[in-house]
Amino acid sequence: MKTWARLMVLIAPYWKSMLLATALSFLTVASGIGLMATSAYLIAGAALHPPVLELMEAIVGVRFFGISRAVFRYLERYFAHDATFRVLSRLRVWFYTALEPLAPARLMEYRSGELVSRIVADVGTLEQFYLRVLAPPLVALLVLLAVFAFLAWFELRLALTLLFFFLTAAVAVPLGVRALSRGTGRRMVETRSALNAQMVDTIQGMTEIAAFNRAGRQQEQVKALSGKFMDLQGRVAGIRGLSAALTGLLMNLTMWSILLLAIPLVQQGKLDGVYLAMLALGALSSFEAVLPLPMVFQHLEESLAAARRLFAVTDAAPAVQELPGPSPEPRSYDLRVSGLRFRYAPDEPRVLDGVNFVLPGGGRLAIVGPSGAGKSTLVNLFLRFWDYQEGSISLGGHELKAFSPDDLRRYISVVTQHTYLFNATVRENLLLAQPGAGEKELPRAAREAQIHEFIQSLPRGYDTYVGEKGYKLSGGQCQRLAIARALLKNAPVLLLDEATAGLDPVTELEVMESIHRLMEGRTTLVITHRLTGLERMDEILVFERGRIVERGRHRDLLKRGGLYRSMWELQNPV
Ligand SMILES: Nc1ncnc2c1ncn2[C@@H]1O[C@H](COP(=O)(O)OP(=O)(O)OP(=O)(O)O)[C@@H](O)[C@H]1O
Repeated sequence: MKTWARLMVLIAPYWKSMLLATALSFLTVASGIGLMATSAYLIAGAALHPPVLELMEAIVGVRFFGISRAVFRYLERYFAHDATFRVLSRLRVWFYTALEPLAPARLMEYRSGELVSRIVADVGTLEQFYLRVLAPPLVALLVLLAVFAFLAWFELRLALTLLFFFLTAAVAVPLGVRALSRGTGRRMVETRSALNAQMVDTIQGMTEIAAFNRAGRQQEQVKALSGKFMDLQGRVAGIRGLSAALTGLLMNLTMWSILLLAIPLVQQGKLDGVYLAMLALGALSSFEAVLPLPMVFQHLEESLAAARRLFAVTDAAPAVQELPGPSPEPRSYDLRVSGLRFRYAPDEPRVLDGVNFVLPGGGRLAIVGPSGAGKSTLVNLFLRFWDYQEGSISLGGHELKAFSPDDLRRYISVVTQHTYLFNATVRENLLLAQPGAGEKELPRAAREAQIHEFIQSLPRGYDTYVGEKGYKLSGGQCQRLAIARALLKNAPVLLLDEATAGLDPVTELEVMESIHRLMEGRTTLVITHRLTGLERMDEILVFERGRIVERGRHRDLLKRGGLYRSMWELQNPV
């Protein structure tokens, strides 16, 4: 389907409000014409000094149109903006709903600033699709028909004169503007997006930029993009000015032409002179409907460019396919992996190559190995962020692909090295794991994660804000909150991916203690570089280049003298 047609489908639910706003917009312009025409008639009539009673109709007309114009304008703005904001809100929800299944696999292709730009600026750009693209031509057409009929009632030639100038201003000028501004709308949308992405990148990397003394270079990049954006804006402003001048010229030419045609009619006695100003000024004010038209193509181009960018994201197929029907109910929580092979993309090398293991329900399994061996990839597959190409992974006897990702994730808690804490209170961050948790559950989980005392020492306890990404907390405190979250979620399977990485040895030992409490009674898979606390594991798998090269318990692996042993010796020099 064409982009504009898809856009129409998205805004279709609000067609009634839009139609009403369009009708009100027409009535506003019509009242303006009526006001101008009756005023001109009144002044011309009054100049002849008739009895006041004869002018009563015109006086009432001026009052009526003066008031109706204001009322219609208010109502038109009210309904048009109401419809527009509803459309915007619908678009944002639609875009966000479409994004969710794409996370994280498909969204990695975009810079975070780029996505923010799409959801904020591109959706915002679509605000003008109805207001500045769809409504103005419709209103102009209605006004033209009404004024043409009115003038034709006096004299057809007057109506045809209006038709000529009106169409020149409404069709030829916009086409000229389109020719001059072709591609500008698209380039503006793209440049604005690049600028936004660059700004977000700059703000996120502020510390690194300062540390490496690269502020100057970053500023240059932002300046270059801003300059480009300003040039484009300048170009649009120039074209807008030119089109306004041309429309103004055509508007005045219309008035002159009508006067030139009508004056002889008055002289020939075919037209009462009192109507002269009324006809000329009425025709002049009908151009109010033409004024927004020259920029219609520019706004259309911008809207279509923004819509295409949104559709490009939402059209991406999710990395995992959901089977129809309900997800199975696992009878137990053992994880079985057999013949597992996986690559992130068809043209990329295999990251996992023939992996087999069984993690019995309630058991503890550790995966260790050098960087890039494929350990975290396994977590990505367990959570169905990606789907594997060959082999099988099953939970409680059911293939993972049979579960919907949402259902599957209900059975799994994850604690990773990069705990994301929202810029919210401690309480809100904890409730993420179990929104219904009450006043007893939160402190219980926090106590088990050994973070309760610390939270209570904060100025506002559980209602203290943790700052963006929890910047007000230390690494160990963030990890403890992540453990408390996992305790609250109370899922039967636990995935720990480098949960203590980056902590100092003392904090690591303390956090490990909390982790061991978390593991109790849960099927646990631990991924780690650091070979500490692995004596408690039922089995350890040593990964190298996507394969299991050694497996066994801690002691056996040390005795074997292979990769595990050398990793151990590196980390524990004598
Ligand atoms: N989203 C991705 N797209 C493409 N390739 C990826 C992606 N994520 C990881 N890889 C590649 O897959 C391989 C395995 O990465 P993975 O993160 O699983 O290793 P790891 O053993 O967990 O390493 P580390 O211990 O350093 O975290 C690496 O070569 C990495 O470059």
